[in-house]
Amino acid sequence: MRVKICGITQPQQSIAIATLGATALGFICVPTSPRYVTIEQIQAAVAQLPSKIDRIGVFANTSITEISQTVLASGLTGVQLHGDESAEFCYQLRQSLPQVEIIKAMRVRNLEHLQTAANYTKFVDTLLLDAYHPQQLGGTGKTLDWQMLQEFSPTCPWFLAGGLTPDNIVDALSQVQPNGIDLSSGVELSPGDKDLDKVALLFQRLGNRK
Ligand SMILES: O=C(O)c1ccccc1NCC(=O)[C@H](O)[C@H](O)COP(=O)(O)O
Repeated sequence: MRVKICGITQPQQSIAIATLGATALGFICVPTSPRYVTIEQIQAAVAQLPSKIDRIGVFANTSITEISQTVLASGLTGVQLHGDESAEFCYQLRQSLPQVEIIKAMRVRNLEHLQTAANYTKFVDTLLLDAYHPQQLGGTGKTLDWQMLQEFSPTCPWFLAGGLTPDNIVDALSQVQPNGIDLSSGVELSPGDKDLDKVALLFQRLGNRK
């Protein structure tokens, strides 16, 4: 299973988290986020990473030109679209960045909203389901209704996100079977400062699901 730890801001933490078992690291390229990092900070954080670790830039309602410039300058291997991007936008981004993984995040409000995920599966590599929050785009610590997701079975791989922690991960994975999980505030001391003890505990609790 893929494990993405999102909202990395410090180079030494990126190495430590990869060593503990993360398969992907996420970098927040949304200027209003307390976890925002510049291209230079991403470059520093990925410089020593093994090539097998995915480096995902998280964007929200950013232009294709700006996303492409950031990806090329910072060596990102994937882009996570966390705003209100349309399926058409995902298709256009794919034309600009054919080698880059495109992850469309859905901030799920209800079952009907979940059904719109099907509109994206032809144009993206991966979906990510996150909790809806009226004021914040992500990193909210809010959980989804996992029971509602039990029937969710898109035609592309998907990540479960939203309020996951070392304490609830086993319960979450007993109810849903995503291809990957994504955690941010549940393994943090403060926004952007990861708690390496909590990350270690996460991998311990994941056991052989890793
Ligand atoms: O984390 C942020 O600050 C953020 C800001 C703007 C857009 C997206 C953002 N995070 C996206 C993520 O992938 C988080 O990991 C995801 O929302 C889960 O966060 P959490 O509930 O804290 O585990």
